[in-house]
Amino acid sequence: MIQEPSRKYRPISPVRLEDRQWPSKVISSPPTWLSTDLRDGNQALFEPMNVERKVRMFQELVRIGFKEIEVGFPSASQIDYDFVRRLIDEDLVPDDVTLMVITQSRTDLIEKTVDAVKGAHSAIVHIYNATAPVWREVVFGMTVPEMVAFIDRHVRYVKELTDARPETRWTLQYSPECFSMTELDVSLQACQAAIEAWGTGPGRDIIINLPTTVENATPNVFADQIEWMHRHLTPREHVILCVHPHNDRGTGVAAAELAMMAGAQRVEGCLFGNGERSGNVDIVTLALNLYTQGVHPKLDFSDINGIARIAEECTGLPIHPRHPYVGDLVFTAFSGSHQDAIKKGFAARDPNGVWEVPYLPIDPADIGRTYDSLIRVNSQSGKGGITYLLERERGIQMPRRMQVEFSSVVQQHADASESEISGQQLWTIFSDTYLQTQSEGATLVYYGHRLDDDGQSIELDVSFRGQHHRLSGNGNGPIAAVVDALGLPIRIDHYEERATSAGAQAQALAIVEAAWPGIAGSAFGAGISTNIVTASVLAVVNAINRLAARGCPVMVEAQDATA
Ligand SMILES: CC(=O)SCCNC(=O)CCNC(=O)[C@H](O)C(C)(C)COP(=O)(O)OP(=O)(O)OC[C@H]1O[C@@H](n2cnc3c(N)ncnc32)[C@H](O)[C@@H]1OP(=O)(O)O
Ligand SMILES: CC(C)C(=O)C(=O)O
Repeated sequence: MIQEPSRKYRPISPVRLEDRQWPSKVISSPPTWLSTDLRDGNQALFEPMNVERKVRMFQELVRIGFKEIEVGFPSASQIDYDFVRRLIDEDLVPDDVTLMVITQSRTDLIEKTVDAVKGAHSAIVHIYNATAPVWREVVFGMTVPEMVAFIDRHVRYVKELTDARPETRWTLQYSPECFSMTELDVSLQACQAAIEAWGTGPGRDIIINLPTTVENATPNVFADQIEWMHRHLTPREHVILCVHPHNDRGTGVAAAELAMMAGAQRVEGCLFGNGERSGNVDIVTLALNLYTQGVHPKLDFSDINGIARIAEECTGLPIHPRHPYVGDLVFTAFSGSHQDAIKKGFAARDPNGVWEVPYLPIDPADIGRTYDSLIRVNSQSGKGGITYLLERERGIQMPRRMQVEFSSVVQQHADASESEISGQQLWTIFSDTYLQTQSEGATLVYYGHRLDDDGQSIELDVSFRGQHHRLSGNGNGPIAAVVDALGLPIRIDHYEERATSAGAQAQALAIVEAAWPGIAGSAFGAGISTNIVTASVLAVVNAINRLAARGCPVMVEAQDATA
């Protein structure tokens, strides 16, 4: 990079529009959408689509709900020509869908283009020429009046050819290519030339399409340009004002949104932002942005993953994992505070109410995504996400202090592995920590018990250091009886038990917090069994083993009845 970029790059001149109206406008209805996946998107691929892939993409675009689809540049490519003919000859175009075909403003190309859509019930012929100073001077060698005459001549030629085929309902689309780099009065002259040559008026609309062929300014500048054109084009009521934003500065979506506020009625773009260089504007993002404002975009993205896979297959280009709405990671929270807020948001949510789950701008279910991968665990995760996953996948609910303790165990694993912890790994860590406890050389192993009918006297079979022990104890309940049987000076600070699943074979999860006053603080242990008492005994034994791992003596030998 150079030290003084101002020597090399010029800033854009702002538009003089002191009374601009667009900043206070709100988009309350969707624009007419035009998909250019099969034209601008296709011309930007390593390997442009063949006819089969184009048909597949076309059918998907129709299914999504596009009513206007730019299907190709038939005068430039035989594949495009054959594809358009196949759509028409095989009657693949629904009655409410209009094909658009593009051509440069050259008579030979216009002829072939109009010919390509012969027999279509309706068609848009799209012609363009670049209007910006560098193109006028360097590419075409034309003055502005010469350019205006050039547009007039070619639009009249389209009119002549299309008038001769009244079986098709024709619309003209004219684009001053590089509009955002063109002086506004020159753009206006170019567009008015097309409007007049087409005979625009009642029953004969024209589409004026204003592109940021190369995005070159902040979106507010584009919005000013659009509002200026919106005010000056005439007869405005017969002009469908359209925008065609590219994304060179990464602000294609913003440019399109502000342009709609400034008067654009139609937007051209591609699925997931495919297209030349940094892409055309992403129609999916635009549409779902509208949806999250409560405005139905009239495009159906309820199966966004399915659409993404078809787009990837047809274009050969992968979608970035962080691409808005569709990326594999956009409904995933790794960081602890986000996980915590999302978990609480889901718990507090009224399924019939307004969507207010923190950090999630849209309900993933509305676009066919599930909550499965919503919360994932890595070294940045806190107890919120960890407990959410364990609860969702295993029905495990932990008391708060145990959540805090367990999250630090998980953090150690995540730090050590330097990778994400899967749901299965999380369960293994939980199981190793609380259910299958071991303390080196001194693990108490539970074998069975017999509880008296009154639930207050127990006989307990355990082994310790390879020796079997039958212990007996009493208490005001099974837990107290077990503690008594073991003969240990422990205190049970917390006990809870709940089913981890429903039905007759439901498993009970018991959680115990046992403290060994003066030696080791407290430790949690858990037990799972279809029998509630067994689960509780296991929980006590596991808590004791965790205390033993911290150095507490496990004194079963003292109580040994039958060794
Ligand atoms: C911004 C966009 O995305 S616009 C769409 C761009 N897409 C494409 O260009 C893909 C399809 N195009 C093509 O395959 C070719 O350009 C073809 C087949 C249409 C024409 O090919 P060629 O006849 O070889 O012309 P070539 O591509 O070199 O174009 C250059 C000529 O077209 C002229 N030209 C360029 N754009 C236009 C236009 N919009 N209207 C009229 N003439 C134009 C140039 O001035 C140049 O003329 P010159 O030869 O008299 O100097
Ligand atoms: C032909 C025009 C609309 C175009 O594709 C562009 O300017 O990007």
